[in-house]
Amino acid sequence: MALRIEDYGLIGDLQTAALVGRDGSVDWLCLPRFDAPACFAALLGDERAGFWRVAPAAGGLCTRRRYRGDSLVLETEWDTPEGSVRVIDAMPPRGEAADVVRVVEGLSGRVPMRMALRLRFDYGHVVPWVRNRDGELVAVAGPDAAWLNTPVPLRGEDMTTYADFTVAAGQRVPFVLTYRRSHERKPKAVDAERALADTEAFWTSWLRGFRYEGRWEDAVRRSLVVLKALTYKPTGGIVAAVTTSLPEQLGGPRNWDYRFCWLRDATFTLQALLGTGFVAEAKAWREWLLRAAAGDPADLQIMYGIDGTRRLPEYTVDWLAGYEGSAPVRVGNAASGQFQLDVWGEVLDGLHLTRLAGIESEDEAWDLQRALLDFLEGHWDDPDNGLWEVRGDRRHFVHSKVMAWAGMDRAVRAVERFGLEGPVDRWRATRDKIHAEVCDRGYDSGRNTFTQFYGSKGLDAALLLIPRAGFLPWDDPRVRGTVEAVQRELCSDGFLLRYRTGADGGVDGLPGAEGAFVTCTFWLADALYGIGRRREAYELFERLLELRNDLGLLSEEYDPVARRQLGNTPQAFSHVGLVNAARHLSGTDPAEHAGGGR
Ligand SMILES: OC[C@H]1O[C@H](O[C@H]2O[C@H](CO)[C@@H](O)[C@H](O)[C@H]2O)[C@H](O)[C@@H](O)[C@@H]1O
Repeated sequence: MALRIEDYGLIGDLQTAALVGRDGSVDWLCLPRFDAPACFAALLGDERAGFWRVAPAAGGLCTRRRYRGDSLVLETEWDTPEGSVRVIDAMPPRGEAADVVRVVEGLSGRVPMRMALRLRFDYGHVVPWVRNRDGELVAVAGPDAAWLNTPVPLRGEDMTTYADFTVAAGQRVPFVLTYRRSHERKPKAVDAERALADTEAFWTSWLRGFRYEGRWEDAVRRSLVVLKALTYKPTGGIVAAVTTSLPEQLGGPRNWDYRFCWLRDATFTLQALLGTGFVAEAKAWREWLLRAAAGDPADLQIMYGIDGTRRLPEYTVDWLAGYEGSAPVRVGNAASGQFQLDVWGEVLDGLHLTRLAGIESEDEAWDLQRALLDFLEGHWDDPDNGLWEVRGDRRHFVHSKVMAWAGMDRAVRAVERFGLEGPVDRWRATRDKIHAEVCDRGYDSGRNTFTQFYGSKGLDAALLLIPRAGFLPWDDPRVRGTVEAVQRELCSDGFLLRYRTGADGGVDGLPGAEGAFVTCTFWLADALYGIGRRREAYELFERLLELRNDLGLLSEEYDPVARRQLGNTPQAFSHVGLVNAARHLSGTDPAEHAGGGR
């Protein structure tokens, strides 16, 4: 059975990533890129679906682990009766091919070790043909090929490759797994020690661009490393998480594939990166967006593949039992075909932010924005699926309308402040019309709160973003009333749900419930700070930091009853929430608190 979600650490090479458990087992790895089929999928089934363990022969969870400095070089250590041992894991920056490097280092005594490798391509479905060629293992099946290099003798048993060896203090034993398409020639083997050094140097050098002076610097640095690790280097696209189908409710069907680029998540990530000095990543994101969104603005999707692919058909992988029995396991995401109005506003806001940051404007970028605005003008009053991607009826979600307002607002500012061309009077009129409608139909004066959708009884954590979007200032009584109502009605042990799944007759059209949503709780900390309840904001932020695992990683959700992480991991949305809230609570982002306007 897979470990708890918080028991997994992340290593990655900016094209894909692996999850390494506290038991030394790599239980998730998609090759050659984030959205490719997994060759280790034990995470979503059991060991039959593929894994790679390097650990003391006696097994068991490690005693401690950490990343080396600011890098994604993971060190996992066990204290055993025979001595202590460390396994160092990394995926070096991609050269000719993808490599996973694992070095066993004896720390004291003599520790008996065991390596077990079970490659199963296509999400555990395909057993490769494995041969031992002069001590090097070669595994081939269809389009996939992998090589394992190590000085330790290997043996095969039960369709699995094993190595039993003992490591003495000061001794280092390398294992390098290399992947390439089977029709390509065998890549040059990397030197394990050199690869570890290169990986560490890469991350250390990347963080030299980091700009943030505030409390919680270590947490912010680690979250930025995670966001960078979720970025697909060849295109600049940012995946929402490295996994599919880690459940939002244990045992339930709310299991989704997050290995794609959501415009919403990427825009929030852009805010976090720009606000901490990473301008090159922001530029790469903008270029990715211009390519992905090119074409008819009516065809803008809410998400794309990492290279801008549009069709992301959703299907279930029925041979996998799912994480702790949470079925189905889904590949692809049907939300890609939804209409989520907020995305237009988020993209326009993101591009406005790049202008404010002085990233030079391209005509192409403004042409795209003009096209998006044309669409928005014609569709802002249509019902939509909302940012939570409900699979029930489309509604007039208040957050969606607020973001439509934000899109028009950024257009007006582009003309007023940056002298760009456009029908500013018309845009101003549409902006004001949306504002008036939301305040009229989306606000419940009896309860002094905005509501989830026009006329709904339910609330929505996304309403906390109203002042952040600049729609109303923090000191507006309707904002304060909404923050208080959301906190009162959506908290579970102090952590925030996105919405009550049972409200208004089941708004999302799905069975079951879910955990508290991590990024929404960061929004609550931010909102409490914004309305002047600063002590509470700090306390909540500190509680949220406690939800991170020992390596500083956050998944999408948290179960306040079982006290464990839920949902896909590590999730960009959650880490972005951390970075942006830290910036606001440290007072390092004054624009955000000047009434939300930019
Ligand atoms: O829970 C229902 C929905 O969950 C996923 O969407 C969520 O994750 C997205 C990526 O982080 C985020 O942009 C969105 O706001 C979240 O609701 C899933 O992708 C959807 O298919 C699913 O309906």
